[in-house]
Amino acid sequence: METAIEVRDLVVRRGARAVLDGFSCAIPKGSVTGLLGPSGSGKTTLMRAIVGVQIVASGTVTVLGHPAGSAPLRRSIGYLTQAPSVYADLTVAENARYFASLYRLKAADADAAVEAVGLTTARNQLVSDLSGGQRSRASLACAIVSRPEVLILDEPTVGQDPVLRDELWDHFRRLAADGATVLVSSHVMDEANRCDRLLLIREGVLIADDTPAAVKRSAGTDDLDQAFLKLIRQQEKGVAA
Ligand SMILES: Nc1ncnc2c1ncn2[C@@H]1O[C@H](COP(=O)(O)OP(=O)(O)OP(=O)(O)O)[C@@H](O)[C@H]1O
Repeated sequence: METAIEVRDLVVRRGARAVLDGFSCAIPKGSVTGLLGPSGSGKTTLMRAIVGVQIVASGTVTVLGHPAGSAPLRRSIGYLTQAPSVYADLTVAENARYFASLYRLKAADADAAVEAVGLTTARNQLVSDLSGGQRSRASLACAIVSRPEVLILDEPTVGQDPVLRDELWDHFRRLAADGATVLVSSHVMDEANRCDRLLLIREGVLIADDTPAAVKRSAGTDDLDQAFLKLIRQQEKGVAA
């Protein structure tokens, strides 16, 4: 399968510590890849490196054949950060239309993105009047409006109810089926089961890179939570040995 994102021997230091310590992975094109790991394990840092906004100490990050952050990628990557990045004094529809206009897209494209995130009924509300979960979805609408080839989503379903989470995952799967490469960080294991592949990261080190089924099989359990706990304990033993 063709690789969309290739990370090789990546070292990122934040403060005095190596937050990513010789991290390598290859993310296939047209897939949904889940990035999982405990809080502080380096997920956001890896996503920032892929988007090209993170200073790296060494190693390489290549996206669609170009160095991360380089000019040819500007229109090809959508990035949803954990902090919603929408204008509070504009409505949902105005925000989406503004982002659409940056890509010379039409109002109808913006409206489609608003619908995809389930905000059609709130489309004329100011972002400042939205709930936290709605604000995050408004931000997601702006990240997907240009239909980027690579979509980097940092915990896109936090604060969403189960029905909405399910719909958002259906949407991610549709985007991948249309050829997009979607990298999603999550803490929720039932979401991990919906990914084509999983990257499990702990303290800046990759401890699993496989399909959900293979991760479960290698841990000898049907439960991803249990599988991850097992892998983390195995890694701890390996580090201690
Ligand atoms: N600006 C910063 N300066 C120094 N250290 C930082 C900075 N930002 C993050 N870190 C540290 O880098 C490590 C990895 O952080 P990162 O945000 O990548 O983790 P994460 O896996 O995304 O966590 P979460 O699931 O809580 O969002 C953490 O130990 C964090 O304290």
